[in-house]
Amino acid sequence: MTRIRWFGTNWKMNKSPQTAREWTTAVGTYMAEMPADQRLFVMPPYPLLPQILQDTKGTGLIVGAQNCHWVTSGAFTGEVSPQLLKEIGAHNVLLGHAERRKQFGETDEMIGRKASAALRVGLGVVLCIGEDASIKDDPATTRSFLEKQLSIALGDIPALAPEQLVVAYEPVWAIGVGADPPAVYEVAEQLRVIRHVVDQIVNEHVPIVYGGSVTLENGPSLLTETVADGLFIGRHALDPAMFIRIIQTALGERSVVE
Ligand SMILES: O=C[C@H](O)COP(=O)(O)O
Repeated sequence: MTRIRWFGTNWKMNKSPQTAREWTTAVGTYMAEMPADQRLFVMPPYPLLPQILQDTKGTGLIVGAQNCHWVTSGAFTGEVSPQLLKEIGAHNVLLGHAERRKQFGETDEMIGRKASAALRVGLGVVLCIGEDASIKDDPATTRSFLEKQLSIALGDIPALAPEQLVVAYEPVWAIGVGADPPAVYEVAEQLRVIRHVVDQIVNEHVPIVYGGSVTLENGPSLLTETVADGLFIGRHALDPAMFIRIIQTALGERSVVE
């Protein structure tokens, strides 16, 4: 069976309609020649979703939101329902990102409700999990922490369609400017643990991607020396040329030095 490779990016609170269009144009050109065993996804800020869905129609780019509520409609000022995302044509939604957990107080239980609601309306879900620096050097604690995040988030999900769920392992200590760049040996074991736990919870094959300070330099080893099915890239994928270079280099189609 062909192994599908996943490459995604979360734009966070970045980009304008203009720079978003430059990005989708460049990535669309790459995707026109892209092998069928690759999946690319992008999570722009909400207001850019309609434009990007329109501009990338037919390219195969998976376009998703960065968050959603678990309720279909109602008095939830500032929130967006999974139903509305589905109706405007979004393909998936990012849930449980470390920044949502830390800055906006999202709990495992909330993320579980969101995952259940999003999957039930037919959206794909990219579920983020990851430990913070305080436990990273304690393998047993990290293992049970990741198991708990997964079991709560996936505790009430419906039967999955193929490729409907992706798990993103994003250790909190490795995310963003100033973070410790991850060493492969530090994340390889956790990725194995996550693979094992996810396989116990979910019948369908669920791709697992690694995210957190992925660069041109560490992308190849993070992809090929771990059980990761792909890479989830933040700031280094805001430049579309770099996003494509990271993908091609990780797949061995280009070298780091050119
Ligand atoms: O959602 C993406 C991750 O938070 C990774 O961000 P980063 O590559 O800038 O560390």
